[in-house]
Amino acid sequence: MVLSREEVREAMTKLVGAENLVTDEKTLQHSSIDRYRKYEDISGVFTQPIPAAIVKARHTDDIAKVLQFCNENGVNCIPRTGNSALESMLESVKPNHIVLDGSGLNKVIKIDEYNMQVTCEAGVVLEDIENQLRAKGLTTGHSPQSKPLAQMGGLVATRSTGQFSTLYGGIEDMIVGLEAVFPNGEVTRIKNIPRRAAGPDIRHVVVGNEGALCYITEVTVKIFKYQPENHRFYGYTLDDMEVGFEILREVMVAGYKPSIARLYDVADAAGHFSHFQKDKCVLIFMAEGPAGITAATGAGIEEIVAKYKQCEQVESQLISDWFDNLNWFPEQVAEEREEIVATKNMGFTTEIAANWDKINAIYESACARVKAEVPDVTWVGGHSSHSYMNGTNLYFVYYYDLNCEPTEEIHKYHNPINKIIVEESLKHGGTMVHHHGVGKARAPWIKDEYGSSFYILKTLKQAFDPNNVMNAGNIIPLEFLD
Ligand SMILES: Cc1cc2nc3c(=O)[nH]c(=O)nc-3n(C[C@H](O)[C@H](O)[C@H](O)COP(=O)(O)OP(=O)(O)OC[C@H]3O[C@@H](n4cnc5c(N)ncnc54)[C@H](O)[C@@H]3O)c2cc1C
Repeated sequence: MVLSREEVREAMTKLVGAENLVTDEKTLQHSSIDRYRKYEDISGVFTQPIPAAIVKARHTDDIAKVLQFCNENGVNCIPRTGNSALESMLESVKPNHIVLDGSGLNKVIKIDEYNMQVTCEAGVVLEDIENQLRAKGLTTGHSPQSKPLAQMGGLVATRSTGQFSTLYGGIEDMIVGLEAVFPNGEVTRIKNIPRRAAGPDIRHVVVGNEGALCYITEVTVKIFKYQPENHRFYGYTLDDMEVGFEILREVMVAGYKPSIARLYDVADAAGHFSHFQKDKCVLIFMAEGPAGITAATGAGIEEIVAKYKQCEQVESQLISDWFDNLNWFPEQVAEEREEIVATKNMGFTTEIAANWDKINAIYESACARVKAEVPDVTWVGGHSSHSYMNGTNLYFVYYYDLNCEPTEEIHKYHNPINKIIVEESLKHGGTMVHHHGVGKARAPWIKDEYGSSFYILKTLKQAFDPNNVMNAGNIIPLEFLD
């Protein structure tokens, strides 16, 4: 039996106190979705189940009590910290759910400069801890564009990656240890050590769980020396993406580790670099670290790029200025909303990854299909922003005119485009998700994504969340658990 909204609220009041419950209808409506449905949000139309309450956690104990109640009473719980999700992760597929908000768990517990690690509660905003570290000449090395919005719990829960990932890796490479609470109320801690070979790496049960297995309450990540005086930026224009991918590959295979390695196609570059792009693709690198390493990395990149005559170097200051203004603060989110209302045109992104020998084919086929199959698309393009020894990601960007009711936007434009990109990546052997997470939007393809290893994923879900109360439908649709 599903508990009524009143019963859920009553129970939560008993567990955490009325002062930690939000029940005003407007806030609840906005908390029924994330940015996947930003047009519905902007239009004030809400089609998804509205939470019974937002529950503000103040301690790990609150989380344990609330999860245990949800587990015993079949109440769907949506964990939330920074609220910057993009992939329908904060929607509920079941009614009368709660949003369990950890943004009040915002203490930096310890900056350990000797062991080079920092421990934070889940609700610490990345920008805040990064600013504290930089003041001490340190950095997490993690810099997603949502750095001013996203919080440590959400960053780990989504397996996020940042703009310097080519050097520092994704959050999964930074995580040292953590604390997480499971739906039966079990509080678990994975200790902070440099490495261990005592069985499977259980951190990876938690990292990327998207709130579908457990609630992360505390995170310890590595820290690094911050040496901006050694930063070097390199920018080039070039004619085509295929050559750009080849250059990226050569830089990676040669063993260089630039912190940034990015390749923009003509359409995407026009939005970022109109002041120098001249209808061309744009290739960008940044080197950082100790002076000797940055000099060697820069020299290596210049040597490789020089072999490609179509590449024309641009002033490095242009790249460093552009980079300084790339992150999204709440003001940028507000500006975007105004622009959508004014222009009736809206943009979204879908990020995938594949091996070097497949990436250009995915880029070409997905762009061609989006242009041919979806109406009102004003442009589609993208960039590669995270490279590895064996391949790279592609961040598709697409804009369309909104010739529909707010409730139709998802079905007419966003989902069909997403579907094309997912299909093309999977068809070529790539992954359908590089860093934003699966959410509910990409969950229908999860069996294709995992193949025979879906068995492992499904077993984890059934073992840790047998009543499916942790963000039900996220990553694995309900019908795949039957
Ligand atoms: C403008 C913009 C730019 C972005 N740029 C990047 C980027 O460069 N790189 C990148 O990786 N992502 C990016 N994102 C996506 C988003 O910021 C990340 O997914 C981020 O990691 C989400 O963190 P959050 O704290 O906002 O999580 P939320 O939005 O609160 O939640 C995200 C997911 O994690 C779960 N969750 C949240 N907290 C917890 C917890 N404590 N325990 C368990 N589960 C939890 C939720 O249930 C949900 O499924 C961007 C988003 C925006 C809006």
